[in-house]
Amino acid sequence: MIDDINFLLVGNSRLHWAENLQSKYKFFHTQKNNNVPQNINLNNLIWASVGKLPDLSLKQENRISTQDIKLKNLPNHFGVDRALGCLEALKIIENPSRKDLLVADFGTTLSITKLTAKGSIIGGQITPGFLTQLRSMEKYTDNLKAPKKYDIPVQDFLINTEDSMLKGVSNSLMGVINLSFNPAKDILIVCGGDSELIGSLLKQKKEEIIISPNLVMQGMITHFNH
Ligand SMILES: Nc1ncnc2c1ncn2[C@@H]1O[C@H](COP(=O)(O)OP(=O)(O)OP(=O)(O)O)[C@@H](O)[C@H]1O
Ligand SMILES: CC(C)(CO)[C@@H](O)C(=O)NCCC(=O)O
Repeated sequence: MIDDINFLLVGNSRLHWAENLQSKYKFFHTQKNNNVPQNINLNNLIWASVGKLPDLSLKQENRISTQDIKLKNLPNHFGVDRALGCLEALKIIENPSRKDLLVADFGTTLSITKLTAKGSIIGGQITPGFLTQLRSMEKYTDNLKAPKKYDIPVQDFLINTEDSMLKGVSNSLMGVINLSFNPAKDILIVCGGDSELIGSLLKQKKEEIIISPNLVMQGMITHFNH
């Protein structure tokens, strides 16, 4: 492992960082218009991107692209975040019964990517993420405003408008997972900005779920070190 190498993933909404601190990594997130965080040297910053690039001098030779990731049947047009999440899931998940892996990345979008235990990509699904759904309802209606607090109601049917939106959106995300995830055949691993919020709700119904918010960043480190 090379000690002063740090990592950046440019997402669609935010920047995701892994800072190397004495061979351990600190993971944190910044907004796209923030300054480069202290202690991050752009010269040896390894980076990947699925979103609009921020105004930083990132070195082309330090970029990781989908084409660089060693997975079978990986289409070149797949986002590098999906490829890295799959790479890391293969590495960290104990899978003695050779189930398929389902990687669900709860970010600006929810991307689901399914792969075999041998690391061959099967395919996936893409749907609007938690905040994207809330904000699009605000954008395309007259009466709805995206809530500022994200307490998901326990009850199924709500009177309050914001509660109704929160329940509808969380149910829509859980519904996509529940329709695609068969615990007898698959192992589900969830990551991304909303993985703890939605993952904890999913876990109440199906226990065998792995919540790993920084899976994609860990995949970058794994890729770089091999
Ligand atoms: N401090 C925060 N700022 C913004 N979003 C946050 C924050 N904490 C959690 N989130 C959640 O993160 C989600 C966005 O996820 P994330 O930041 O992983 O997306 P992204 O990596 O930029 O997008 P994508 O992976 O789809 O390119 C939002 O739906 C939001 O609810
Ligand atoms: C699906 C997203 C937006 C998820 O971040 C990203 O992986 C991406 O831009 N992908 C390109 C298209 C694809 O993966 O099929």
